[in-house]
Amino acid sequence: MTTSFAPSGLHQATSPLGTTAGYMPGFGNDFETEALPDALPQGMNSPQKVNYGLYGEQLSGTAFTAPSHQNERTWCYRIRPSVKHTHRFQKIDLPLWASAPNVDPDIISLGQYRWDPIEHSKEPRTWLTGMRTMTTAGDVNTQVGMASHVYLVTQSMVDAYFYSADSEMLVVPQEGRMRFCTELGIIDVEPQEIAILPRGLVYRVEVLDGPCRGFVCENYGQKFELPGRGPIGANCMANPRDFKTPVAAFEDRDAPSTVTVKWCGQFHETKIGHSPLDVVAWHGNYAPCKYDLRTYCPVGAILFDHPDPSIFTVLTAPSGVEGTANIDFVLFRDRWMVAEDTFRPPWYHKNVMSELMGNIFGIYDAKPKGFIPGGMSLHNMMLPHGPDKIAFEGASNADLQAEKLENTMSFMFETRFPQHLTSFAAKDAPLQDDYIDCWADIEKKFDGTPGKK
Ligand SMILES: O=C(O)Cc1cc(O)ccc1O
Ligand SMILES: [Fe+2]
Repeated sequence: MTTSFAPSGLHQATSPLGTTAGYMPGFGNDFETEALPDALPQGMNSPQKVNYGLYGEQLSGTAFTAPSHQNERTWCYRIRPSVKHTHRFQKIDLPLWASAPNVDPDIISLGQYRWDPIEHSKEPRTWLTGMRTMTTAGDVNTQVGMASHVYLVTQSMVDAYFYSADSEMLVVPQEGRMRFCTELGIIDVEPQEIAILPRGLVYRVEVLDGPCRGFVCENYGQKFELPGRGPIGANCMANPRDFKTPVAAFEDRDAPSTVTVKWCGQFHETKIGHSPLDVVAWHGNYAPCKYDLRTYCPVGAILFDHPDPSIFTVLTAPSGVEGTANIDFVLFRDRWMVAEDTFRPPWYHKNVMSELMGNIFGIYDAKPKGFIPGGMSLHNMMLPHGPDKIAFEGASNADLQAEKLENTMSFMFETRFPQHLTSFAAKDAPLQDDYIDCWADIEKKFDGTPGKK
């Protein structure tokens, strides 16, 4: 039997009242959803026989014994168990998708780097062939660290599916609209939204409106979670209800297909005779989601000084050292600047964490020129950086009225580990050779006499 996937609404669970069609609200909630009535067993996980002849299968996102507040798993009721592949795995090469450790002694990562947006090529590219790794950190085998990528996608995956056993993927679109058809439902994303695809989840990526370009943070470590707000209290920053998890959607389609798996930094492919997106019903708390960055409620200084950018943390992935993240995902969005007698842009800085930034749109206040939409920068561990000469002079002499930073959205993947440039980032991507010149003309103002200069 061939049936179509959910764009038509066919075989998709109905969305709960008051939510965007197709999504359920909440971060890490215990969800339940079924695309056919009574497909989901109630009161138990493993009945002797599941309705509709479905197979029960658990997807464990954490160790069985992880503490209850971190424990994540989902029960899937599917047309065939995932183990039913028709062939063994065969290694394939995706050389531009690199994993840590990826340290080339001939490439210098010690420095401040900035790239222009990477252009699309005429050659059609999918989510797999269009992934370009810029930096890697940590070690994929020991499940610590991360990689940052740019994707350049112009072609939908057809009868082709993918999952990463290595990582959770945080997707930050910058251009174009994409659909993630996943085992657990459908997620559509566009710029100013993000998607989170958990480790082990099978999906295919379709282009809704191309070309598509964006950034990916591949998290080898513990999952992203919401940061504790501390004294800020129970509201603001990213609110749990603004994360949206798709309702169940399945396809019952027999067609020769491939499943590509990323596993310990290598890619393997297997053939399969049907769509693996055949989960008719599921329940659990291990699921993909999307989040609209425009719902992020920034909190800031309302009298003086520039707080640490951790106040703009959307999500944090712990490293095991308390307060020192494997990855922080930080958002610099439009907001009011009101601080009195204050140098308002980011201060000059040397950081034990390494900071990879991307521009989604507009102008970033510390770099009015050169850090452009689609572009990236890297200020690696313990390397000084900060406002360029233009930003410094502008902000030190500005008339300090309340000012709205508008037309701006940039982000940072900040990790406790040094980030190593790939050969692609160092040699093929549009690296700005003159980036550090943006600080070259900063002048000595000190002349031994007191007073502000
Ligand atoms: O532009 C950067 O480098 C990111 C950054 C932003 C900020 O508001 C304070 C410190 C910082 O490193
Ligand atoms: Fe910084």
